[in-house]
Amino acid sequence: MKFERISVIVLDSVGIGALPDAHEFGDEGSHTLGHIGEHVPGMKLPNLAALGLGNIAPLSTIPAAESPLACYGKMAEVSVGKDTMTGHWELMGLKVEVPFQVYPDGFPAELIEKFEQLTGRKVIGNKPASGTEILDEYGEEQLRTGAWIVYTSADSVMQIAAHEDVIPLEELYRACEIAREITLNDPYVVGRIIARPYIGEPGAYARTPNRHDYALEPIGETVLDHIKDKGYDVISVGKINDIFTGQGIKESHPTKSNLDGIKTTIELLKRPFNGMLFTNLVDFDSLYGHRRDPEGYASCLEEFDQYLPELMQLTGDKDLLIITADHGNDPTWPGTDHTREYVPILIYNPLLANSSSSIGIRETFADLAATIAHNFEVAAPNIGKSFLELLNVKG
Ligand SMILES: O=P(O)(O)O[C@H]1O[C@H](CO)[C@@H](O)[C@H]1O
Ligand SMILES: [Mn+2]
Ligand SMILES: [Mn+2]
Repeated sequence: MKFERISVIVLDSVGIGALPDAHEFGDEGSHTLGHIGEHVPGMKLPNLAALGLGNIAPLSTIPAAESPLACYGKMAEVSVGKDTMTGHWELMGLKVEVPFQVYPDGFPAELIEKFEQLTGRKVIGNKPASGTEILDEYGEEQLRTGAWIVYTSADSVMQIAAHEDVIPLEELYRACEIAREITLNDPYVVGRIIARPYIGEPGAYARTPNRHDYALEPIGETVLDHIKDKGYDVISVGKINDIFTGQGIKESHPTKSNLDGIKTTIELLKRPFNGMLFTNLVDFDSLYGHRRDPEGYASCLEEFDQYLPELMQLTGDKDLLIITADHGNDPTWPGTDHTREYVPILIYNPLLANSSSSIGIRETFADLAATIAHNFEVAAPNIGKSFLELLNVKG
């Protein structure tokens, strides 16, 4: 074992430029980080820049460092999707070859009727929509009738919105479990059911942090399973546990926001462990990417950047701090969906002799899984090449 603790922080949706196959997803020319920088020229990310973020791709607001403190590169996605589950699963060594079923015309009547019957409430909405706009459209009707607001997106998701004062949270969660149960198998497989509770008055609705995701189980074993089975720690922060349905995870810390996730990660790094710490910071995606809000996205990046020195300081001589992402979500792009992009990767250790060197353009996100497997000497994933040998520690 070369490193004792590997911390991976996924900045959800922080892509770094369109993938060569982006045209197949309608995303040719998308660039989450690049376009945010063009829209918000005042954005300051000094610590990410010092690690080498601006060395990965030319970014107008993030200068390339002369000698970056981290090894840096970007990774391509080979799975057929640009959603969170597909991205994270590939990061941990799985290639999704059969795309999840999507519902551009809403869910089939038969499925909706079954859901209505089992939950005892009617369904309204049932179409692809932005999660905040759908509340403005149907919130009042929900208040009057007590019906579920059901909507989807370009992802394989069934989202169920319920005002916390109209339908109790517990009932919403129960309904999501029912929805999960009836969409596990053919013909209606849904990647994720998402509980979307909200509060507030018409015209001023606000979603609450009581969101909960009910994913499908990973389509195979991941490197998380392999290192956990070998007795290593696998500690998750944020929605990682949901994304892997707890598979391969030893300890889980759900969070309410990016700041909560960053602070939880910091606290966990202060205590000894041996294995992997895996954090997802979702606000970039859910609060700013999908809302097409480049200013908000830029401030959210700045917030993360401010905590980076503390995260680096807690990364010891035998640790790695890895910062990456799971897909893009260019807030200047048409629509409200994810974008098919490369993800950046920064690998930091205070003694890296060859920091300031590039690990190049990696062919798959799974190179991360291969590297983790290599480090902890467990079975390598079916795809991915380890870059562990490129990371040499001084002394
Ligand atoms: O518009 P909202 O409700 O935020 O939905 C977004 O959140 C879902 C899950 O990440 C995505 O599929 C996207 O549709
Ligand atoms: Mn995501
Ligand atoms: Mn998303």
